[in-house]
Amino acid sequence: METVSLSLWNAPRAEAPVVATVALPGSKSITNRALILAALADAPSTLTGALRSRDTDLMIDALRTLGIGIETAGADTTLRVTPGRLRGGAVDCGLAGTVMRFLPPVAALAEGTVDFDGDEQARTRPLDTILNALRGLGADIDGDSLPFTVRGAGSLRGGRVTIDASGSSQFVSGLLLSAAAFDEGVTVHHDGKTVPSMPHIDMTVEMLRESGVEVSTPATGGEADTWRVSPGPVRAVDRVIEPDLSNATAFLAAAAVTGGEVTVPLWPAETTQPGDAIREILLAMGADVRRDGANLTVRGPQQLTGIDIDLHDVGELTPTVAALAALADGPSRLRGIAHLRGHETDRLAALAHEINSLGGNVTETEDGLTIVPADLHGGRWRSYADHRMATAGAIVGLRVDGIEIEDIGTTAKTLPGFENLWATMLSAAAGTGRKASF
Ligand SMILES: O=C(O)C1=C[C@@H](OP(=O)(O)O)[C@@H](O)[C@H](O)C1
Ligand SMILES: C=C(OP(=O)(O)O)C(=O)O
Repeated sequence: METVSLSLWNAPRAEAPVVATVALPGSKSITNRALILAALADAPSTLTGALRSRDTDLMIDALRTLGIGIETAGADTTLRVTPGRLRGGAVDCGLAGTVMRFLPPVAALAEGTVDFDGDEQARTRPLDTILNALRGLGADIDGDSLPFTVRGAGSLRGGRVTIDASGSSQFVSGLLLSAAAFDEGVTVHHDGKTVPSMPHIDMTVEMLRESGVEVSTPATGGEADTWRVSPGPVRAVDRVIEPDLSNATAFLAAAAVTGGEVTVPLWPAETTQPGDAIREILLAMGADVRRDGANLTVRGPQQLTGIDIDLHDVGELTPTVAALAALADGPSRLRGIAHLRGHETDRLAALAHEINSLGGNVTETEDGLTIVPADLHGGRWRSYADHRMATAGAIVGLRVDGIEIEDIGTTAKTLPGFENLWATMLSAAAGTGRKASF
C-alpha cells in the first residue's frame, strides 16, 4: 500500500488575546460565478479583487482551455475576461465543487468534446444530479461522476427539468448560470428535501440579474421551488469582488476564543455571502460584534456560550462553528447539515473524529453534530484535503498546546498563504501587551 507522508504544521497557541486587523482576499463563490458570467458575456469585462487560489485558478485554466481569454491586468487579482467561441479540451476540477458543477453546462455549449477529471477525492462528490439534468436538457454526456465527458454540440436546447437538489445548491446554481445561452433558457424545478445553502442560490440569481439576465424565482412570484432563466444575452459587467466572508470566519473566531478583538475591513453592508451569518452566530455565543463603517469587529467574551443552531443555509461555516463549540463553556448542537457528508470530505465524520482524538466529546447525528466541551489535549489534526478542516484545527490550536495540523497547505484551495496571515494576526497580538485570561 502506498504511504503518503503529509507535512505537519505546529498550530500556534495564542499567548495573549488576539488583537488584529485582517484583510481577506476575494470571495471564491463570487469570483467563480463572475468568471462564468464574464465568459458567456457579449463583450469583455474586468474583475477586480478576484480571489487567486486553487479553486479559482482551476476555473481560470478551464475557461482558457475552452477558448476564453483571461489576462491579468496589473495585479494578479485584476482579470480581464474576453469571451470567445467555446471549444473542447480537458478540464481539471481539482476538488472544487464550483468547477465540477458550474462548468459542465458551459461545456455542453462548446464546439467539441470536454473531458473532466479531478482529484481522487473529488470522484466521490455528488454530480449525477446535474449531469442527468443536462442530459434531460439535450446534452450528450458519458459518466455520472468524475471523470466524465461532455460532447458539446455548440448549443443546447434547454427547457424544463426536475431535479432533487437536496444534496447541493450548486446543482441549481450550475444550471442557472449558463442557461441564458441555452436555446430555450431553463426552468429548474426542485423536488426533494429542502435545498441547502440558499444564500448561494440567491448569489447566483443576483449576479445573473446584474448581468441583465431575466430570472424568476419563488421569491419573485414564480412557482415554489422553481427557478426560470430566460434565454438572451449576458451583459458584460465590470465587477469588484467582495472579500471572502467564509474565510474571514476563522479569523473572527480567533477573537472569540481568546477574548481578543479582530477587525475585518471591507465587510459588505449587504451581501448574499453565507459568511455574513457569522455575525449572528458569534453574538449568540456571547461575543460583541460591531460594524464601524465598512469594518466589522468581533470582541471575544470571557466565556463563550454553546449554541443550538440549524446551519442548513450556511453549511460552509460548520467547521468554524464546530471549533468554536469545542472551546465553548456549554454544549452545542449543529443541525440541518447532512449534505456536508458530500463536501470536500465527510465533514461531520471528520470534525467528530478530529475533536474526539484530542479528548473531545462530539457525537455525529443524522444531520449534524452534538458537541460537549471537554479538556482537549495536543495531538495530530488531520485535514482530509479540506481547507476548512485545516482552519478549524488552527482555531482549536489557539487554545490547546501541541496541535499539529496535517497538510496546512490544503488551505490554498481558497486561501493561499493562510499560515502567514494567521502568524501575522498573532504577532500583532503579541505587541499589545494584553494578558491571556483563557
Ligand atoms: O455555490 C457555491 O459557491 C457554494 C455553495 C455551497 O455548496 P453546497 O450547497 O453543496 O453546500 C457551499 O457549501 C460551497 O462552499 C460554495
Ligand atoms: C463546500 C465547499 O467548497 P466547494 O465549492 O468545493 O463545494 C467549501 O468551500 O466549504
